[in-house]
Amino acid sequence: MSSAYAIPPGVTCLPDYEDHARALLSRAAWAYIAGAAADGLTLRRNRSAYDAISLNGRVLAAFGGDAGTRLDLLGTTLAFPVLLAPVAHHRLACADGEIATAIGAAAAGSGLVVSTESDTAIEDIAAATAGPLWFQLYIQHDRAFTHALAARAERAGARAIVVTVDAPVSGVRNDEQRAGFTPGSLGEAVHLRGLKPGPVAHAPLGSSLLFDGFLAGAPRWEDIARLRAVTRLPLLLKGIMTPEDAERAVREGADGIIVSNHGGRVLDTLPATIEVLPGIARAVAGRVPVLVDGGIRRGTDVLKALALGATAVLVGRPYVFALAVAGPAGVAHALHMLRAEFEMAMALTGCARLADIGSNVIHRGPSCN
Ligand SMILES: Cc1cc2nc3c(=O)[nH]c(=O)nc-3n(C[C@H](O)[C@H](O)[C@H](O)COP(=O)(O)O)c2cc1C
Ligand SMILES: CC(C)CC(=O)C(=O)O
Repeated sequence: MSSAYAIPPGVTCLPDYEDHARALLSRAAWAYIAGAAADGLTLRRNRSAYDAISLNGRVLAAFGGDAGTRLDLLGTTLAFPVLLAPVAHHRLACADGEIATAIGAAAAGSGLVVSTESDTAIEDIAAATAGPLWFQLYIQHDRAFTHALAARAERAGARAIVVTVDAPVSGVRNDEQRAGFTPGSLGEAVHLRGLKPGPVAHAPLGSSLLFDGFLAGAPRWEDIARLRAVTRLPLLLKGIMTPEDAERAVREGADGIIVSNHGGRVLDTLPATIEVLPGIARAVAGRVPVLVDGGIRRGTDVLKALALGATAVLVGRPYVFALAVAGPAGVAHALHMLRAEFEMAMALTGCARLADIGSNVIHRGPSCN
């Protein structure tokens, strides 16, 4: 682990890390990490939708003995309701990769969802930190391999399995194409070592890119019940964007739902996650926790997500930028700033406990119609 990590002066909030990271990363790495699908409409909408929500400031509330932000979530204790979203290939941002990230997350009392496509094996990350790890699973064309990978994550100490269901194909990645970034330039996905190559999307002129066999082995609902039987860990589905799919997820045995549009990286023109969260939370009606990601950059965003039905949130790009700039120190610092902002937002809306954060903190004036 390098000892040269330093937080640059003047970094006061998560967006400040983005500016510093842009100056450090290659054009291709920047396009992969910061980029989005097609025209980036969903990426921008994830943010603008938070900005369009106003809060009700409340005064003179009491903050007694049990005030705080601690959360017990599916057997994982978090100092505050924020997890690091699964992001592939942390070595693109920092030579110490996922180990640096996990150390930073643990220092801040948060947890890391390790990607199927990480550069570091879950066993090695677990050996380097006592902080909570969840494992994100991409269902592979080889289902026996997939089930073995889930079992491997459980043995390594992962406390939950997050099955990402919104990306049977990776989307129209024009930012990456323009920057000359190719998936081949990512390092080896160590968890997929030994997996026999599957079908590739292939489109000679006049033929179909996806419908001549590529999607035949794509994940489907039956896979969720099978996975449910393979692991004792809590199983969450990531990438749910409608109440109908949320309802089905609960019926198939999901222990949690992550409302996500993959940070606008897969299907452009999806709505913002914060726009669909209330309807999904209503459909789920407290049967399982509902988490959300996409566009969360400020403590007020965390508060808004909880007010609109989330139990916890995940952040993606911001911690990768902090990792690129200052390694584990950057990740811990970014999380610490987000927690401080969240606590201020709670205090100034009169919420002493997470349970106090309800829809009454959202200002329903004419501007929010
Ligand atoms: C560079 C990058 C790689 C990602 N890799 C994965 C992945 O391997 N698995 C996954 O489920 N989601 C992946 N995501 C999506 C994130 O988990 C998350 O949904 C998204 O980043 C949230 O939006 P935000 O970046 O605006 O916070 C990735 C996102 C980025 C930016
Ligand atoms: C390696 C990719 C499939 C990871 C991913 O989910 C993404 O880049 O958004």
